[in-house]
Amino acid sequence: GDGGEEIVLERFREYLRLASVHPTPDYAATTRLLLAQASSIGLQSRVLEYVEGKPLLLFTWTGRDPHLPSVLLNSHTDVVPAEQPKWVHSPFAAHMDDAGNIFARGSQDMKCVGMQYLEALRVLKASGFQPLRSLHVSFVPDEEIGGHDGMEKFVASPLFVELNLGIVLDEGLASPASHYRVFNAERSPWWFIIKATGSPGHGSKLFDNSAMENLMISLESIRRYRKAQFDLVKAGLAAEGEVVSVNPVYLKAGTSTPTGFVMNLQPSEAEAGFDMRVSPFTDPSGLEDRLRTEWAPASRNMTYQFKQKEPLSSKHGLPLITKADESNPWWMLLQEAISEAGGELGKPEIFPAATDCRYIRAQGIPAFGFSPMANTPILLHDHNEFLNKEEYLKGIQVYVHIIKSFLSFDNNEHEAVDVNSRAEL
Ligand code: MET
Ligand SMILES: [Zn+2]
Ligand SMILES: [Zn+2]
Repeated sequence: GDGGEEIVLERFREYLRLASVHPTPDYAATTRLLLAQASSIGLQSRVLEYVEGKPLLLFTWTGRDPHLPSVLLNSHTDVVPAEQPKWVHSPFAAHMDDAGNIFARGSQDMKCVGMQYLEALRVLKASGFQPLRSLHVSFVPDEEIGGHDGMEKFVASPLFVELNLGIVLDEGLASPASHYRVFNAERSPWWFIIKATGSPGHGSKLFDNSAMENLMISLESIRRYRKAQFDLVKAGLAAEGEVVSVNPVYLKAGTSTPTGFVMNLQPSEAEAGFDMRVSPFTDPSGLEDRLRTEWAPASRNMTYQFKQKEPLSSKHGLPLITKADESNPWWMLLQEAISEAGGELGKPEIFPAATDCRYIRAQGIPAFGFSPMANTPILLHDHNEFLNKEEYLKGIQVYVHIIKSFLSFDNNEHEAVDVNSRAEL
């Protein structure tokens, strides 16, 4: 029947085979597949196109009391590129090996989660379950390139406010251990470029203030800071999400010709790009001061520019940390549901990278990052990304429990509280 294991896995693998990969994700294909699934499950569907060619799908299951704050399950449809020759199995073939490992770009990040939401809803619909609250499921574009034409536009729309969300679930990370991981905050991406200029000169000449020397001084300083942060993690004094990471991602300098770089010429310009991630416990103005005065000081003919920089606090000025204690009923329900499904949940953590949750939390709405993948190596953005079929199927049951619990939650005391003040964190 519809719920047969093979068919369930085939639906996942079909989604994995779609090349919704940057820089030109095939969103027409993901839209076709997802709309067909939503209709077969019996969900209402809307295609929102805030930017042409970048569809955001919103599926809805209306509850008995649509005035109660609703639940949103979010996933992104895009995936990062894969270096095909370095994979054992082609990244868009969704090959399943004898051990039941399904190889594909997006198998962990995060086509698994999107499809698990839908499979769980298929199960619940078929069981005759009647939700009290309304449920929305969003499939958003462009998360991997910042979400500016996806989730960012969605949260800024009047429709988003109308949804009256009480709780949002989005992606987490795989866990090599037997427990699932859960995230109630994340680091903020600050991507920056530093540029140095200086007099050019003969390759043999020793002189002060060349562009290269100015850049190298910054690289040394950034490396020392990076090491100090990393040492805290290595010593067990801080978790990965609690420190600042700053990693060089490109270097650009030199005078290039068709036959290679000119070797006896010191260039007049040099630049470097960094992926920095700022923990919610970091003082942002102190960090920017460091960038301005130590890493790109005007006194060394340097400038800096952000490619991506986001505030660390919500529009209410609250830190972007969703409460994960008894004061947040959704947290209690989440823990309970996962344990009822036979899973184990770790302590709440700060997500080391970024997800679309940051846009949700910035609206003062509580959100958890959670991808039900235990006993699984962390392979997002890596070669040979895979997920085992048993973990995938278990994850569907986990969502069945979570969705059932969230959609049945009836707490009058909390209904009196306004969504934003509850949010927080
Ligand atoms: N999820 C991706 C990352 O963390 C893209 C986020 S856009 C800042 O790198
Ligand atoms: Zn992701
Ligand atoms: Zn990703």
